[in-house]
Amino acid sequence: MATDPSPNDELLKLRDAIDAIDTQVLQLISERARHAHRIGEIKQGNIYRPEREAQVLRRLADDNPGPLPPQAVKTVFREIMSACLALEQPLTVAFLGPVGTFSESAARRHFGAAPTFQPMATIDDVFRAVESGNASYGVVPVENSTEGAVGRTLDMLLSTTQMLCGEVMLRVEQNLMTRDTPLNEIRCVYSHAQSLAQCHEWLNRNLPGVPVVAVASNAEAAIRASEEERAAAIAGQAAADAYGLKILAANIEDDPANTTRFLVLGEHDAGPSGRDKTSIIFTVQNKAGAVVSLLQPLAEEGVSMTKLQSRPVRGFGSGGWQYVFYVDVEGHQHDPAVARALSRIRAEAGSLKVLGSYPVSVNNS
Ligand SMILES: O=C(O)C(=O)C[C@]1(C(=O)O)C=C[C@@H](O)C=C1
Repeated sequence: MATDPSPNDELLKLRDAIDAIDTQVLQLISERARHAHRIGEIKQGNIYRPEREAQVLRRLADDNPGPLPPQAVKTVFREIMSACLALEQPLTVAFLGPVGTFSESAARRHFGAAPTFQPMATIDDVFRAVESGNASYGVVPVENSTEGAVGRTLDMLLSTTQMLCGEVMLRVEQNLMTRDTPLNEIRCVYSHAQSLAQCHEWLNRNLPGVPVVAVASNAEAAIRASEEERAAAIAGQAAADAYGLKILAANIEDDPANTTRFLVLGEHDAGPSGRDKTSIIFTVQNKAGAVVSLLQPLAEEGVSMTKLQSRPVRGFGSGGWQYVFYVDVEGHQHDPAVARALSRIRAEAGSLKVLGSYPVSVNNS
């Protein structure tokens, strides 16, 4: 009497099919890697091409037939490109450390796993590492959707000789973690000041009266919580993994859309990818209407502004304030409308520095 194939038979057949597919995928990836290696030999100028990488990831996410979600497709191809790029040129990427910070997560999200990642003690050190050539690229936080600008990064952008070649938007999920201390026995909470602020309401509700201590980074907070009894840290999953902590409460940020934007620094900016941003800095005389008149060319040329931030120029506090403006616009500096707007601003501003054009964060595009 004929019997239906058992579920086990089906499983074995499917695994055989997967094995055959994996062999084909590996052959194709190897062929792709050989092409990338050859491109590296014939390419003039920079090996790392952020605009090309953004185009590849966007196209594949658009063409994705499913069932994998677009983010998963991007993650897989990000790693394939990361490994291909490493064949052409091994990269070193500096980030605001120590190991386990959100800056490290942003750097790995952007460059994949292949580079050597170098934790730096401060934002200044990340800039210095790239400027001195000790690192090929650097990743620094620049703004958070809850807490606003990262002042030190803005200050360093004023004087750096490097350019911006990318941005990374990272959903920042904060977690309360301890060695093994339960919530009601926690006597102290460590975290970076920005993270403490992002979890202010949760802390008031769940740990009222427990002292909070701001430290240099979330990862340092995790190190302390791993060394001190009855101490907790607020940090990302990567810090819990790096320092062997247990997550007691996940996603404790007050704003469920809490996002940090990071910038990628390097010797060069990026070519046009089709969806780009350009970052500029300019100074303005402190007189009525000066800012409005400087921004007028953007409106007249139809260029959208995605960010406008002002900061007092150091040393001008007492004798009359002077301001420096940080502006991001949609488009590449080689787009005709952006180029026209920039040259009109340059003609009028006290000074104008173009930090660079780069692809809009691929996670958002
Ligand atoms: O197209 C190139 O220029 C390549 O070097 C290939 C490749 C890729 O793997 O697709 C690798 C590295 C570059 O950053 C961009 C793309």
